[in-house]
Amino acid sequence: MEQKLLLSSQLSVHNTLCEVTLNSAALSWRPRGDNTHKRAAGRRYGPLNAAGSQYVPVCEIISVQETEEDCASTGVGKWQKVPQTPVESNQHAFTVSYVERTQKHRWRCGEVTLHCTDRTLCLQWVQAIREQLSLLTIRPKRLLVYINPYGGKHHGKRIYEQKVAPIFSRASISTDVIVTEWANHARDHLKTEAELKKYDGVVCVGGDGMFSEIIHGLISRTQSDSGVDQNLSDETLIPCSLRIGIIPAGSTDCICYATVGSNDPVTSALHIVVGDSQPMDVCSIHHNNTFLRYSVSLLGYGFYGDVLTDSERKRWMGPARYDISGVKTFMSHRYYEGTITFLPADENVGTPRDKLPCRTGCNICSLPSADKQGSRDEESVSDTDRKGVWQVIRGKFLAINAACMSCACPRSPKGLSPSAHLADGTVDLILVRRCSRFDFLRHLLRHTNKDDQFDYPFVEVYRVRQFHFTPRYEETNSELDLREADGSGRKRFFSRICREHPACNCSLVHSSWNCDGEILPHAAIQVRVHCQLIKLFARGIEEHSVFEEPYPLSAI
Ligand SMILES: CCCCCCCCCCCCC/C=C/[C@@H](O)[C@H](COP(=O)(O)O)NC(=O)CCCCC
Ligand SMILES: Nc1ncnc2c1ncn2[C@@H]1O[C@H](COP(=O)(O)OP(=O)(O)O)[C@@H](O)[C@H]1O
Ligand SMILES: [Ca+2]
Repeated sequence: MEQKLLLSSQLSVHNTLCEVTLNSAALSWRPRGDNTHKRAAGRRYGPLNAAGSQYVPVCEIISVQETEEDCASTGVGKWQKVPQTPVESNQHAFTVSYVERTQKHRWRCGEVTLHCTDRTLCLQWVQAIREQLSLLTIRPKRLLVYINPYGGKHHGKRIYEQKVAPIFSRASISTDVIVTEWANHARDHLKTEAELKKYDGVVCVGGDGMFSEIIHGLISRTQSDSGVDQNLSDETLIPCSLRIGIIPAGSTDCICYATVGSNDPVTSALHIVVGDSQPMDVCSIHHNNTFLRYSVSLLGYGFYGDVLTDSERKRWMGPARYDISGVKTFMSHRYYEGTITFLPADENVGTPRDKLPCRTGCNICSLPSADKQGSRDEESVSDTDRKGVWQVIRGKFLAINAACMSCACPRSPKGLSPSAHLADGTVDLILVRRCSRFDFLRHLLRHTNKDDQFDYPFVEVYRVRQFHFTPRYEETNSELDLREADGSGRKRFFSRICREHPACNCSLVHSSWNCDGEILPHAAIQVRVHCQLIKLFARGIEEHSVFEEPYPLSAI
């Protein structure tokens, strides 16, 4: 569709006189009299549109500023005096900052300076572009930022101050910043104190554990404000209205990586600035109608639970703790016996063995909820129709993993479940049955390359909407329930080697759940997916490569 022209002038870009136009979709420029459709002014700033002009989509403009006299911009963040050329001898100019795509889904802040013959024209351009930006009401203006100073390599504060705050200020976003002083500081502040009405979003600087604090605070606050009791496992939860931004500064940063495509703080800051919105599923975890936790990425019992438990004792090592604990846990080769019951997802949402990953604008995540959840009543399904009927699996497992999203991260670029969806209302249940150490190693190594980690007889994978897990000792013999009351009246669990078979590593030992990087000491749990309960300042992973046009050319 042809866009209405808002402003058009002859301005100089990088020493070349250009026809510059602004419409509601894009700012574009091309050298005067250039009909080659190929050559554009100076260096290439962005892609070429159908008319052969360089352009920046309005929705990817970060800001526009009148350029200081005698100064011209020559690169991101570097302002220096440059020699005068005839065409730029008049120093009235404005600089447009915009999103520039680089490799591996990373975004940068690009800049282009346009020189005008007089100041009135310059101000007219600045005003026209600002007016267009002001129409982008999805962009946040005021954010509440929580920084975990102890996440990852303890660089959270520095990352925010040096890389993120300057971008927010350039985009005229105001912020209230809280550097957390203790674990769960951010969660409790959001739950009870924060004046959420003042903000357009919440940003966390840290890893998956910090993100987990934020969602616990926001979801609990939203439910209590609406009178919803999150202890009731079949309650319909109210979606959170505020979007959440993640500035990665943790050890794994899987939630950021799987929703943006990289763990780069500048990229995340730019997704926040342009006001992206990515809905996301959340799993609620209960034990006997008591709410335990929420999870959005990995919920892992056995291998990943044991890695986490061991790694918490090595926190001083930073992110390397996971590698050491990973090897140690792998060597221990413990397996766990129990029963998993699950409610399979409708076939409309595909299967974990699909080869189509969830990407920006994913068709499966965009299905109406009724199509995702199946239109049939569970009761009315015949026994032969397995859909909508709870299934039961018993066995001895090295790992029981539930991935609500791909869980892609730098250690595993395609993730634990490469085709899992961010917002389809399902979780991929991956059961790794007892097998030899060698086979388990082959399965684990496939998380790091392109081979299919599910293509083994000891691995089963199901796309489900709910599941329950009960360890064998809780099912069969209450004496083997290793709970003890601690001083606070809560239950505590202890791992213990089977007394009858001290050397066998057998099924009476129990593990803990790794819940988005936090230890959940209960073994028996009930899990249910809440479709699109939260929203992130993200857009999912973009399909196109850096050199492809991100927008349909006809729209520019
Ligand atoms: C012996 C060879 C092992 C090779 C294993 C490679 C598989 C890696 C898959 C990683 C999936 C990670 C899923 C994400 C989990 C995070 O939520 C959690 C906490 O993150 P953060 O708060 O940022 O620290 N991270 C982990 O549980 C680390 C798991 C590492 C396992 C080696
Ligand atoms: N100020 C603080 N002091 C100690 N722990 C904190 C603080 N703020 C947050 N935490 C906790 O730190 C843990 C790890 O945080 P996270 O940001 O995920 O880093 P990492 O990825 O290194 O695990 C989380 O459990 C979080 O609740
Ligand atoms: Ca999902």
